[in-house]
Formats: sequence, structure tokens, C-alpha cells
Amino acid sequence: MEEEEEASKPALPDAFLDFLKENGLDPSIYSESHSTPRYIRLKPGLEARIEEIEAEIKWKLEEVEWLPGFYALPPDVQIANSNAYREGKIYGIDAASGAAVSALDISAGDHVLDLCAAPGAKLCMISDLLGDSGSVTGVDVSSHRLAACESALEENVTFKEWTSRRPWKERKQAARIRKSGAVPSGNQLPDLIYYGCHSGVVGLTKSELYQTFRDDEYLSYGYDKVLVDAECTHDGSIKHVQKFERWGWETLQRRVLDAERSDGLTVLQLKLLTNGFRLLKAGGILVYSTCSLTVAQNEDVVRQFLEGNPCAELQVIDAAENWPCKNGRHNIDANSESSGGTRVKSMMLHWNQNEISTISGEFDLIVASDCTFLKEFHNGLAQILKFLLGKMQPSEAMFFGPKRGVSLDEFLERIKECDLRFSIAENYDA
Ligand SMILES: C[S@@+](CC[C@H](N)C(=O)[O-])C[C@H]1O[C@@H](n2cnc3c(N)ncnc32)[C@H](O)[C@@H]1O
Repeated sequence: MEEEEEASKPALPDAFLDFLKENGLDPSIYSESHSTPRYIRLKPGLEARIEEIEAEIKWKLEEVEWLPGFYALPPDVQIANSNAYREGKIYGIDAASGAAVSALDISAGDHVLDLCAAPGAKLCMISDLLGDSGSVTGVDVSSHRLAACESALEENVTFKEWTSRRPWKERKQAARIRKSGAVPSGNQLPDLIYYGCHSGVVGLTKSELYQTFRDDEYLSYGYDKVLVDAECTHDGSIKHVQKFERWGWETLQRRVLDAERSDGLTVLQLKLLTNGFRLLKAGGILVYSTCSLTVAQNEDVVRQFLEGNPCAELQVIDAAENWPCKNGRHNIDANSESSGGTRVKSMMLHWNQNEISTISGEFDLIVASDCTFLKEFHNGLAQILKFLLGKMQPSEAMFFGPKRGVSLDEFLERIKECDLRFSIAENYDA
């Protein structure tokens, strides 16, 4: 029995096993690494030609039911020499990468920023989903990784431009369009920009990119969707960890386990997330993803970001309902079961939403925290409160939040205009 257990143990060095233990991760996920399938994505529009593609790669593809356009195949099936691959009918991309892109909920005409784009698997998929509408901007700091990205794009999508820096004239023009409030025109082919850390993104200058925004200044311009697929320790990529068998386990120490590097990484991750959010239009969607499984590089980074950016809101990913992993909805369902006879339900509600007749006048008590921060939403928020509060019985809304500038006073003016009464209680810890 002991021998059997020993045999099924993954052959990982002790230092990595300690790292997994410290981070509460189960080492058995690495034991199947040699049989973990690889994934490909089919170019949209080729669904009817799947049999022809299977003949070209000499393998029957297994559809990934929860991720449209994705297929699994065993790790030892070679596709690189097949016509299907060479002609760009299929390309290799992990299902988890596909999930991150599908969480962006890309629609035709979107302007998308991929902030850590190289080597470009997700960028290819974003480009595919946009077709010839909208635009995609890829950014990365590593020129050699961007070279790989450029090749991937050349093989898989058409793109307009590859530049280390947008020309001054073009940046000026983009800044003028932004100041005039005009929406950038659609039908742009992907605009690939290697721009180091700054300059050229939606017309922002370097100083604008790094300036601190005023409370009421959060972007009415910017990208519809932003992907921050941050630099990380890659410990969650089973295939990546497997490569250390060839590279030598000693390099794992430097690349994954070095605590100092991890601390530096979490600072970088938070900065990337914060910068990505700055470039997101109000009401846009940002996806933060990593291929690490540690809480420090994921939940902790997101928590710190949300603490510093009260106007950002965490959302349940609608596309994730059928994903074979834990998600927000799983928690909501678990909580609703633990509330006895009380009905618990979640829904998305936009403050300026008009069509909410099914829940209007339903609530005795509404609790909200820290949401009076954005002036442009004060009217919508005050009106929706009036709409939701019960009219036949006494009802009230409680707002919690720190006092910031005059935004609360201004919100209360809108509350008065809606004929609602209010009182303020201040109670701060020393
Ligand atoms: C996880 S990889 C991105 C993978 C890519 N999204 C894909 O699907 O192929 C992280 C990338 O972040 C880049 N990176 C690291 N620091 C950066 C920074 N300050 N700004 C932009 N990119 C950065 C790295 O060069 C690396 O290519």
C-alpha cells in the first residue's frame, strides 16, 4: 500500500512540494502531467469542415463542451506539420486561456486592450472574435516575446501595424479624438503596439498615463475591454512545471520559488491591474488572469486593487456557469442553501437601468457600501433607489462609506430631488 502511494506521488523536488504546501495546493494535480490533454481552437466559420481537419491531423477531435470552438487532443498528437495548422485553420491555445478571453464577453465593435500580450495566444483569439470590427491593442515589455507574438499573429490573423511607438502625429490625433469625446471608428484592423511601459495607448501621453485621476475623472474614454494576463510564477501551468524536468529543477528555484521574486511579482501584478483599469472605459469589463494558483498572486492582488479602487465592481462571470471549476455562482448557490427558508438570489442591476419592473417597490431595506463616489452615476443611483424601495410600507436604504470630498453632499442633493428624506451618522475608528 505504502509502495503504491509512493509510486503515484508526482516526481517533484522537495522545494516545490514545500511551496505547494505553503500555498495550500494539492501536489496530485501535477501527477497526471504527462497525460494532460492539449487544446486547439478552430478558426470561426470552419465548424462544418471539422472532419476535413481531423483527416489532416489524423486524429478525432474531442469537443470541449463548456468552451465553444475548443477541442482537446492527447499531448503526443503532433499537429505542427499538418495542413490544418500551417493554413491557420486551427491554433494551439489552452482551454484556461480561452476561458479568460471568453470572460471578456467580446462583442463586435469592441476596442480591446491586451496589456500583457506576448506570446500572443489570447491576442489571436481576441482578434478572431472581433473579426474586422473594433480594434485590439497588444502591449508587452519584452521585445523577444513580442517577436514570437508577431509570428503567431502573422500565422493566424491579419493585422495592420507593428510598431514600437505610435508616431507623434497619430498620438496627437488620438488625443484630439479623445478630448472631443468622439468614439473611435470601427472597422480598424488590429493595431499591435510594442510600447514598453507607456506612450500611445488610446492617445494618452506618458504623463497622463501616470497621473492620479481626480475622484470624478474616471474614464469616460478608454477601452471597452481590458485583459490583464499578468506576469506570474506559472506554477498553475502543469505543462510549464513539466518543462523543468528538462531545464533542470534548480532553475525552478529562481523562477517560481524565490520568495523575493514572488513579492516583487505581486507588486507588479497590482500595478498592471491598476494601469489596465485606468485605461478601461466606465462600464467596461476588465479580466485579471494569471497561470499561478497561489492566493497571493490572485485573490490577494484583486482584493488590494478593489480596496484602492472603490469604483471597480467584482462581477460574476456569466460565461463561467458551466466551467468545470469553482466560480462566484457556486458561492451564491451554496449560501442560498445555507439560509434556510430565506430566498437568496443574485442579479445584475445597472443603476441607470429602466426596465426593472419585476422588482420595483419590493424592498424594505437596501444596504449599499461606498458607491457614491462617481458623480456621473449619482442621478441613476438616486432614481433606482426610489424605484426599488417599498412604497406601501416604511422602507429605508443604508449607505456606508468614508467621506470623500463633496461627493456624498452632491449625492444627497440628488436624493432630495427624488423627494427622499435622509440622515447622516458618522462613526469612524480612532
Ligand atoms: C503570462 S504572460 C502573457 C501571456 C499572453 N497573454 C498570451 O496569452 O500568450 C505575461 C507577459 O507579461 C509581460 N510583462 C511583464 N511585465 C510587464 C509590464 N510591466 N508591462 C507589460 N507587459 C509586461 C511579460 O513580458 C509576459 O510576456
